[in-house]
Amino acid sequence: MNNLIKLGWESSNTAINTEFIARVITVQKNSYRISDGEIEYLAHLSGKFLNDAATALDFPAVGDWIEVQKLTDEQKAVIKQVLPRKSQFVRQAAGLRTEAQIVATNIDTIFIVNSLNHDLNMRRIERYVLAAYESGASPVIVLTKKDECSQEEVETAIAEVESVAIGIPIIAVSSLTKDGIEELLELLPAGRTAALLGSSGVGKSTLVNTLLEKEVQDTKGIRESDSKGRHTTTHREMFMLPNGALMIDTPGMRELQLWEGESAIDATFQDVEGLAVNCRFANCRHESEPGCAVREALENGELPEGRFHNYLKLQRELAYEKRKQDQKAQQEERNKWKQVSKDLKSKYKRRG
Ligand SMILES: Nc1nc2c(ncn2[C@@H]2O[C@H](COP(=O)(O)OP(=O)(O)OP(=O)(O)O)[C@@H](O)[C@H]2O)c(=O)[nH]1
Ligand SMILES: [Zn+2]
Repeated sequence: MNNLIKLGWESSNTAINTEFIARVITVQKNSYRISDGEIEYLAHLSGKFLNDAATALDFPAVGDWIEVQKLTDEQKAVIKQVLPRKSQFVRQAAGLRTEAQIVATNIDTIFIVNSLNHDLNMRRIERYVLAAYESGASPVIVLTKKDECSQEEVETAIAEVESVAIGIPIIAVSSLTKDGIEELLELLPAGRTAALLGSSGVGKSTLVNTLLEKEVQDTKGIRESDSKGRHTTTHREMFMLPNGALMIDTPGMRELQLWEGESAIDATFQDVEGLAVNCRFANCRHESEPGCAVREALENGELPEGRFHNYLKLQRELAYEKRKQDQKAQQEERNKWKQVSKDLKSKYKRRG
């Protein structure tokens, strides 16, 4: 029981026998690394579980509490069920637009990480805040690289962020000077589970390393031997900070990036989307189409011009981001074919 509390367990439900409870630390291909706070196990899903699971959402994810049967040999376990989640990050799998995936679960606090020195984008912060709320976690806004800004710049930035993130803690930090780190840790007591959201380059890895109090730490590559004595690289996707708080840092969480915005756009601009439903044409661009409900609302003042402007801007941003990703996918596809034709060519050369 005490071991589980260390891992963040906080259920007071005495009907649950905690002897059979563990938490998912890492999701591997067909197995899971789980911990009961004392021992780590390699776990597999029970046959019944596999049989009953209907969608990807039913499968265990990093952060999940699970009911297990511990096997006596080799620190192995069988996962029987996933306990109800208190929060969950869902994303649509790339390419398969209908298949939702769970990125991480049971996160208490989500740190929305932004860099003070460039690219402090209020719309993006709004979207991340929404993503956090959608998941069920509480957001905290972290402004990094404080050392690169004057006190005045920091204050201006905080005031600006405050206007879009009402009632949400905002902390400016520097991983370089450790300024603000203690303040951040106060929001992260032992047993609390946190995760980071933020664009590439804002300083998430550096912040994690600072919180881990390690000078240089590659959190992505912990080497260990598997059962056959080979060295495998497994990445702990959930780990404990020196103060006893738990940090989730998964590739999935990192890839969430801007994409979470797509579902959030509906939530953020429910008013605009709500109006657009009444446009005569389903693909209305709200420019000069007849029967445009959005234009009508703009004209009679129901929808403020500035808000519509932000909506269009966000849509353009998302479209740009999507084009970028599509181009990348196309390039990868081309490279694959290039390789295939190269292989074929060399094969025929050898024959000829
Ligand atoms: N001056 C200053 N630079 C920082 C600070 N934190 C991070 N950096 C620098 O910012 C750059 C990006 O930092 P990372 O920690 O790799 O950023 P990230 O968010 O993990 O990026 P991804 O791994 O791409 O998601 C690195 O060159 C860091 O040295 C800081 O507090 N102050
Ligand atoms: Zn319209």
